[in-house]
Amino acid sequence: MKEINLLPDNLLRMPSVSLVNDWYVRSFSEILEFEKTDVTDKVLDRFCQSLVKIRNRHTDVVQTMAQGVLELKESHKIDHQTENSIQYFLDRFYMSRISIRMLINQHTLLFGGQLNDSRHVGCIDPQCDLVGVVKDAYENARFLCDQYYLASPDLIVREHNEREHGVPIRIVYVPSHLYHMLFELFKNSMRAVIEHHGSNAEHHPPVVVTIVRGREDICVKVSDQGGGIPRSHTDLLFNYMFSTAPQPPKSDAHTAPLAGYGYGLPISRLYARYFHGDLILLSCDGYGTDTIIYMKALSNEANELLPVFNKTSSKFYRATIPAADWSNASSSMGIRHMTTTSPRKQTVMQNETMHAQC
Ligand SMILES: Nc1ncnc2c1ncn2[C@@H]1O[C@H](COP(=O)(O)OP(=O)(O)OP(=O)(O)O)[C@@H](O)[C@H]1O
Repeated sequence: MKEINLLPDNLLRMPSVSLVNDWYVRSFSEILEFEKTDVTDKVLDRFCQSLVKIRNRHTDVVQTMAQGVLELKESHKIDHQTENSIQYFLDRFYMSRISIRMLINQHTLLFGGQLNDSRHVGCIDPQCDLVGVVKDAYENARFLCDQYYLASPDLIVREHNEREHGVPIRIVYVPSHLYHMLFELFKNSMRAVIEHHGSNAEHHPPVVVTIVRGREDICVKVSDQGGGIPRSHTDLLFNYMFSTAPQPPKSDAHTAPLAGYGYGLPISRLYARYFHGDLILLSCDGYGTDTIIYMKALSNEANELLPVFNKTSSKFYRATIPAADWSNASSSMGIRHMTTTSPRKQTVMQNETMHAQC
């Protein structure tokens, strides 16, 4: 909440941003109420109910914040400094949201009497079946893809367990986080494949997923032959608001517009980084794209990564961007965000993007 106040003034004044701010103020004061009360069973019950209420209140934070940034872009010219601050802030803000929601979910699952699967510890699965999550995410993305394009690429899954050959790979993980990342990647790959080959094509090359367990890392690589991404775009892929999908319609009533914000990759990367993993993308323009999700193979290395609010972080919002000290600025500097190059609609395909699984 302190960091929200460091955002550029004109962004803070946007209606959607102040709405998000109000939600945090309200939720924080509701939680503080419990500091003054004695801990009894009744109070603990009420605490659980409050958490559920707060979780529901904050369901649309990502879309609403995105809407706020859109409002700013439409009403003001945004310089590099502001854009950098927004990118920096959103990474930290959404990461802390992932963490808070994880805590709320753990608490309500463990103490709210909703748990029905004994293997899970709250939302953590100590034996997470990676192939199962891959197939689940693929099926749901394929459903959306079929609805849109009346076609979808097949899936091939390969598994390589370097530690125990032939044994299915299982890890301690939050399946909903992995599902979120894979669902985003499948939607991107499917859209690329169908757009590149045409929905009427006789054959669409399959999306190939390779799951590998090494000594340190577990990698899930999603490979497509969707025509790839030009190198001039690659610097922008993890920028919030960078999308080649049509801009979502503007909503007056602060209801969340469906999707197409360009949040799929940056938020998925946060999910990966949250447990000290990562998400990277490699592309061959004209051919296809490989996206790799890295996860820590050893659960004791996979503790949560959180933004810290301190002097360094506050300084970032006031830092000036140094002047270029190389001859030509990168060609990507000239590319605008929210470019619309595709006439095909993908709103439904992206429909579930913003609803963070946890
Ligand atoms: N596998 C891929 N092949 C080709 N282009 C891709 C691929 N993955 C991502 N992209 C490009 O990167 C852009 C940003 O992707 P991202 O998932 O962040 O947002 P989006 O899919 O456009 O919107 P949403 O917020 O709904 O996910 C896409 O619009 C697309 O141009």
